[in-house]
Amino acid sequence: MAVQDMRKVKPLLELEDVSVIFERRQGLFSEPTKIGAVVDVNFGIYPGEVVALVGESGCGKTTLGNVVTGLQKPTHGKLSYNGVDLAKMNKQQLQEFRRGVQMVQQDSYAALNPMRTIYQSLSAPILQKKIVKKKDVFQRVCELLSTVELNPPEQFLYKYPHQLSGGQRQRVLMARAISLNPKIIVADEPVSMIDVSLRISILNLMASLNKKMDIAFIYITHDLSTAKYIAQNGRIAVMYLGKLAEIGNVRQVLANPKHPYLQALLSAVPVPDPKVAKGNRSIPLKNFDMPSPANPPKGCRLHPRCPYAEARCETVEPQLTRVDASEVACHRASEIPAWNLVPAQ
Ligand SMILES: Nc1ncnc2c1ncn2[C@@H]1O[C@H](COP(=O)(O)OP(=O)(O)OP(=O)(O)O)[C@@H](O)[C@H]1O
Repeated sequence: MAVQDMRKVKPLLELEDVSVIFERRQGLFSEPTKIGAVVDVNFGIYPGEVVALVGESGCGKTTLGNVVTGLQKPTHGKLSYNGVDLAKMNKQQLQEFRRGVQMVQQDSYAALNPMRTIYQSLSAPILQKKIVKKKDVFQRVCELLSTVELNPPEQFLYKYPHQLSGGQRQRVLMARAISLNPKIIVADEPVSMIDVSLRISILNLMASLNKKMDIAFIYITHDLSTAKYIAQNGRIAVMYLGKLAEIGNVRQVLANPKHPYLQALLSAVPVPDPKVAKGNRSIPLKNFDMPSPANPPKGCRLHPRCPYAEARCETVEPQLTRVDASEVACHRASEIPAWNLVPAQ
């Protein structure tokens, strides 16, 4: 769905001022350290769209994904599905939410019960949620395996997870996620543990499920190239230290990144063509280490690393504001030079 069309549609799922603060104790009697894994995030997911959620390790992507699936309760803020606040849902609405929002994990081996065959793993949720009549479950499981391109299904039904390759197990996880006819799938680094040669086929499978079944995807990754590939017509949301730094249409944002952090991430991506690489301006962050979310910098969280930081960045926290095609949390977003200054020859 194009970004301009989305403004006319209500989000399927919405996060309003959502924060997740973990408490970690060093010793039994020590004061707990508060870790702001997700801080004041506002974000909506529209029917059938693809959003790539990107950022460095530890920036809060998985925690945000867990909030969306209901696995992690926000410490503050509100999560609504179909316009209803999750905290106020009745039993039936809660069941609808649990069916409607599914997750595909990074580690397919850990996500599947090693003692169960693929048929047992896929039939259990269908039986439990009474998706089809008992006599049709076998047929449904075969259809699911075909949909995720595990053909012929009979070859996979009675295998155990360890008898499948990483890519095949990831397809089984996709089959399990779609078995309940979800509206949203959160895929957390689904290709990072499988062979590079197989990654593209799993990304293509997700793209085809998005198109054919109109399932919205939140694709969590630290890899900008796969984010660009999967969210071709969708949005990208860039996280930094628990907060959204920039969000917008993936093509427009990556062609004209506004936030210095995204510019730095992009300039760190190796470019095989020297002509193209020459055209990209390098944005050196002042240091490589992300500060601890237990003690985030005041003002703009990037300011100690940002080459454009000025006095107000040290004290005033920037809010997401529209600048051209993106929403950007940077005081200087409209002033700093474009990332791709020199046109490639
Ligand atoms: N259960 C928890 N208890 C305490 N701290 C946690 C917990 N889960 C996550 N954190 C902390 O919250 C921050 C965000 O973690 P999260 O896993 O969401 O980041 P991420 O961007 O998904 O990282 P990665 O890509 O490495 O998985 C990290 O500092 C992490 O150590």
